[in-house]
Amino acid sequence: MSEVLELADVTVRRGAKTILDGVSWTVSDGERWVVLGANGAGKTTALQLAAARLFPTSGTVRILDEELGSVEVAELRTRIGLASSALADRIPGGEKVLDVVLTASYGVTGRWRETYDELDTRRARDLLAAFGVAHLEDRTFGTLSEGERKRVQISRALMSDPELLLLDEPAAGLDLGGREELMRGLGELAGDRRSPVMVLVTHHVEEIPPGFDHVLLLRGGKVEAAGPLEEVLTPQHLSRTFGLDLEVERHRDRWSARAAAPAH
Ligand SMILES: Nc1ncnc2c1ncn2[C@@H]1O[C@H](COP(=O)(O)OP(=O)(O)OP(=O)(O)O)[C@@H](O)[C@H]1O
Repeated sequence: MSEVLELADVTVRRGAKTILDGVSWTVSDGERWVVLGANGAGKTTALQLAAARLFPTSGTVRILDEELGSVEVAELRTRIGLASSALADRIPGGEKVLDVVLTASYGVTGRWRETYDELDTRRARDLLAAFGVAHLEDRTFGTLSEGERKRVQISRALMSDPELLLLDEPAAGLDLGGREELMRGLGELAGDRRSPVMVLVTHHVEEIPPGFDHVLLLRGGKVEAAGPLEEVLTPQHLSRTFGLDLEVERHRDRWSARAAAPAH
């Protein structure tokens, strides 16, 4: 099994603030990871490193057999699919949904003079269909609901057939129906052996899609625990990660957590 992502003793500092502190984390081929942690734990920063959009202050980051700092990042980024609210904010509201997905093949937002062949158009339509938003292809991105936008963004992130798919809080802001619909779509993607390696950042264990098999727990910029979900997602680890006493339950292929009842 080869390594797709490898962080070795990585530290990220901004001014006096240490955002990630000695983080080591390895993601291998075929794995689906969830990154969990409280607000400010460093999840988005870890994902930015994995997306080749940020360099570590110290330590090494290897992505798809390339080391950050000694590789042309523009080329490396074409092999990585990223969906995040920061990227979504850069999509022009007036852009047609089909174009939002299509332009990903060129790593740009905003359709302008590029030409797309029929194969690209078919692939974009298939991806929108896989996430249940094919009927929206002629709508403009700015008119979509939050849930529809998330699904279009994931279709966009998959358009360039990436080897690594990174999703930053894909269920944030969705209502219950929207969240469950997204969990189903991501679960199908996770269960497909042809899918890329996936890393999904979230605050909530309820947002772990079926088929995800590993978890990285971050607390205050440090790794609290990392490894297979069944071993790592224990009440002890989760309580330490979020700094409160938690109960954790698994129901079939989904998880839930709540504050533990006070002892009498
Ligand atoms: N450029 C910066 N300068 C100073 N501090 C920063 C900078 N970027 C991020 N931080 C801080 O680093 C910490 C980690 O940020 P990060 O966005 O990675 O956390 P997160 O786990 O994704 O948080 P959230 O769940 O709230 O999105 C936060 O306290 C944040 O304020």
